[in-house]
Amino acid sequence: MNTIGFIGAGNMGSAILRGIAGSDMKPEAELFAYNPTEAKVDALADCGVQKCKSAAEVVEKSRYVFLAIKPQKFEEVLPQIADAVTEQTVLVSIAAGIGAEFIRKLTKPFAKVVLAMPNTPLLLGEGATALAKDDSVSDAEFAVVRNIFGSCGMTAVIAPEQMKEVIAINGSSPAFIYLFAKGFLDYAAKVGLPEQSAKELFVQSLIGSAKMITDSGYSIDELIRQVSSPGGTTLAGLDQLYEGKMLDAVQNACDSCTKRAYELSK
Ligand SMILES: NC(=O)C1=CN([C@@H]2O[C@H](COP(=O)(O)OP(=O)(O)OC[C@H]3O[C@@H](n4cnc5c(N)ncnc54)[C@H](OP(=O)(O)O)[C@@H]3O)[C@@H](O)[C@H]2O)C=CC1
Ligand SMILES: O=C(O)[C@@H]1CCC=N1
Repeated sequence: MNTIGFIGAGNMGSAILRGIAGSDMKPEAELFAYNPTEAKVDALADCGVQKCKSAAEVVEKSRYVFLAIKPQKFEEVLPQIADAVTEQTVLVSIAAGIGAEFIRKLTKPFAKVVLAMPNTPLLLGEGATALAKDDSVSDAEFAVVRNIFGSCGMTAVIAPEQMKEVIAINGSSPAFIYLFAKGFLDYAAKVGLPEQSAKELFVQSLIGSAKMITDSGYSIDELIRQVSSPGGTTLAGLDQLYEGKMLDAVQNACDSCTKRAYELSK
């Protein structure tokens, strides 16, 4: 039985907890959580989450401890758990910008740390999590953490020094994609298409396009060409997107995301 604790049960902490609870991993896991607003942990009772009275209690009861608090909270919370951290504890940080050395500085010099960057679709078992292995953790411990995230989506292992850059790609990108979707649905409403049908058609187009990228074997440029009939509607629309510098806007969004991660980094 793995003991898995959460310090913070906000958007991401509760998404991971719900993801674990809905996965094959649940029978093998005992789940704990502490959150100042207790109602957030109470809301997870149906997932079998046991409520703790403090962050330190989570660490005392759990081998794998997820730090699911805002980066700005680390300086306040880590000293509260330092005494409870042992050679067995594996601290899993999902916070943007926070590094392993900073976590050790505020807990124990020997603390085992895994850095992870998940995303909210984990809630539905469709997450994408980037993970970096620190020398402090064994292969077996890292495999357990990877399994936890893998139970609710795909995982990819990357270098620790790329954990800030990856945030734009999978951590924040769902918000960028939702905004893109909003643009299409706003247009459907403007021209009077039935809301539900438009939503279903667009969302299936998103899913189908994603599958074409992963499974068709064609490059993205080729896939764009296949949709773009000469003199047709797609090229007319693409002209507007190029004129509106959509690709520059995406690059700028990703650059700003990374820049903010460096600002938050310790
Ligand atoms: N949201 C996302 O899509 C993603 C977020 N992340 C990372 O996840 C982390 C959490 O983000 P997110 O879940 O969105 O933020 P939320 O604000 O939703 O959650 C943070 C939680 O931390 C709790 N908290 C505050 N102080 C303490 C404390 N002293 N001890 C324990 N818990 C505390 C808050 O409780 P209360 O409300 O009671 O103050 C809140 O529920 C961040 O570091 C972020 O970078 C990573 C990937 C994706
Ligand atoms: O916005 C944030 O800072 C967090 C990290 C990635 C997604 N949400």
